[in-house]
Amino acid sequence: MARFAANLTYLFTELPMLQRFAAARRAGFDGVEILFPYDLPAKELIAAAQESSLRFVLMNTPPPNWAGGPRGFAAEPGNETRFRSDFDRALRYAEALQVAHLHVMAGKAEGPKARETLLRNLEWACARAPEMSLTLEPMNSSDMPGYFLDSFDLASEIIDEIDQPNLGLQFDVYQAHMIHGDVIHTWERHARNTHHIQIAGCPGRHEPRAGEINYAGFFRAVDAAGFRGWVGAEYTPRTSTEAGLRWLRSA
Ligand SMILES: O=C(O)C(=O)[C@@H](O)CO
Ligand SMILES: [Mg+2]
Repeated sequence: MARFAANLTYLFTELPMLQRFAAARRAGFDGVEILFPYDLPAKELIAAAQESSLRFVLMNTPPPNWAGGPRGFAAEPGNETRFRSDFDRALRYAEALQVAHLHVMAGKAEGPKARETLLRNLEWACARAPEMSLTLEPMNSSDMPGYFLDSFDLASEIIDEIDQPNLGLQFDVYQAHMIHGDVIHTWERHARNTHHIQIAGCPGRHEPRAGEINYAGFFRAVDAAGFRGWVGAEYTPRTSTEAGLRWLRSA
């Protein structure tokens, strides 16, 4: 049975960040994700997670500008030095928070040089952080035009090529549906590489279990594959966060 984490960048946004932890615990989550926690002191985040007995499950490597901008740059040729210093900063943060997974964002790039750059940066990062689970997440081109990792096959190919136990796939079901359509077959092809799952409904990226994605079938396939990791709820509530949590109570 999977364990659920609330993505606090998307959920409980009715509250200031530090109060979202207690709300997530009250709602029944066991863990939390924050996309880019860098603007908040790690000490305060650690205290908030500890007070609510929540595990920090996931955070992302920083965008080029701490406060925003394109998502990552691990595949951008010419930015290797910056990638390494930013990765070290993200790693210090991730280690302080004791996160389960650090999502390494590829950024916008294309072509063989970008692929080579991503491979070299990931090889370096895997050796630099042997105890940290690093994840790659393909993004659909409607939400993230030009993002280098635009298919699950490409992400798995890169993971297989690097072949390190601390590099795996972040299987976002919404992204899989948007990119490939057939979530269950996509899962069956890539379950062996998956370290972390995220969920949302489609269309609209709202609550899971409504819309086009067959979540009951997906979770049966997840159980059949023996996945024992975390599932992050990464969606925009249709109304309030609380009003949309029926799916969690019946999970
Ligand atoms: O957009 C998604 O899906 C994610 O998981 C984010 O990590 C991208 O920032
Ligand atoms: Mg995601």
